[in-house]
Amino acid sequence: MKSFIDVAPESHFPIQNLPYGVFSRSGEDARHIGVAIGDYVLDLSAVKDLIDGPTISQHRDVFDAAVLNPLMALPKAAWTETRASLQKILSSDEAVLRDNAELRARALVPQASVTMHLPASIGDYTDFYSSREHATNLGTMFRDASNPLLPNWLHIPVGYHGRASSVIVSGQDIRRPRGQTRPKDDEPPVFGPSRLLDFELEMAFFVGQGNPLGEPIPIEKAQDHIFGMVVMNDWSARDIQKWEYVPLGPFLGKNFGTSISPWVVTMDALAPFTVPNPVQDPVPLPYLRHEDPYSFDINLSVAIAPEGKEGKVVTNSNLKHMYWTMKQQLAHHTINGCNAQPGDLLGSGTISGKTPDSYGSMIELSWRGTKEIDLGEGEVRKFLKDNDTVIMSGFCQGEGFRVGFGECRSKLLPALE
Ligand SMILES: O=C(O)/C=C/C(=O)CC(=O)CC(=O)O
Ligand SMILES: [Ca+2]
Ligand SMILES: [Mg+2]
Repeated sequence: MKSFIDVAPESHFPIQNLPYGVFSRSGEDARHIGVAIGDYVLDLSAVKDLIDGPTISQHRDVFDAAVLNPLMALPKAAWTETRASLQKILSSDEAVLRDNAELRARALVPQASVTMHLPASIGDYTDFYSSREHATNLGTMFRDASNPLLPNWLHIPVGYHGRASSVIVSGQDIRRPRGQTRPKDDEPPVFGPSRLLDFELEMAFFVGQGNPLGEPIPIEKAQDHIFGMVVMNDWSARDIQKWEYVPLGPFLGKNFGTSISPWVVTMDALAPFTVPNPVQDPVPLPYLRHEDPYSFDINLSVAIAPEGKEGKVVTNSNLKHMYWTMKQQLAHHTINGCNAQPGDLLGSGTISGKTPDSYGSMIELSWRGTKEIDLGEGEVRKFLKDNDTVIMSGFCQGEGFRVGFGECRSKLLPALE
């Protein structure tokens, strides 16, 4: 499969990918849905008449929306038909766009000239805790090194409800939060800027079609409700978190901001990179069981760039390390009748591998501040400094091409005075 548009082998956006995003043209407010192809965005409102299939042809108005929610709300068949149509339109042996200069000028926009926006209106955001290595590392540091996993962890995809209003798109800055902490266990709490500001390397999926309140999504149907994935940074103020989290879980230590990459990579694009699921022992309860593989080989990295300097990679991880699958997360989330809705964002939890160079947060990389993380040029960190930029990225390696996510990048601004 090849496009008439030149795509470099290391590009994240070949014709095998075609992730969805929401963009506006330079100097314009209007938001459009597009797919990334090489260095361009294809504006779907400009080519919607060419998108064909028995389901999608009844719903082409979804391509005029300013968010992906209407497309997400359609049955999975509509997503697959859209992808097949777009691959055809962009292919090197299809003339309809290739040989129409007027349409190309209207529909293909250089990515360098657009502003990206949040891809969906996110009604709800939930964050799981599905990496065994991450849960083990935090349990070891904070609770009981001899028994780090809590008793529920191997039975339930543990999670918490996050805050949708503060999810931001890559490129937007984030401000260091202020809050209440208790630096010394035998002294009263104090108020001020968080001093232990961390990233969490995560991925997240967008829910497609939802479920009515009271009717769970069975695990056999879960994949029909998973639209696609992004890379996510669940910014975490460890000192605020530590003081506030007992017994109800994360609150102000997490809800000041969560960054996501702008391009939503579809599950159809990720399908060739499926790998076997981790062995789960004990075997989970029947509502969480599935045999088909739904784990993905996605290379992930995080770089930190101090102000005015190049980014230095501080960790390399992979989504395939996760213990609980996205199907299990969605089946669990809805098993009590909770209704998921199109555009809901469900985070994986921090993605840590087994080795210290694959840990997904600074609290693990610096082992609670006992080790320095080397950024080169004399720069070291235990936690983030003001004006550091955190750059996350991910891609699947195919034969001669990459299916990638682009970047999730945000700069940490100083706290308010
Ligand atoms: O184990 C803890 O006390 C805290 C865990 C987290 O902060 C992680 C959380 O947000 C879920 C995750 O990213 O895995
Ligand atoms: Ca998290
Ligand atoms: Mg967060």
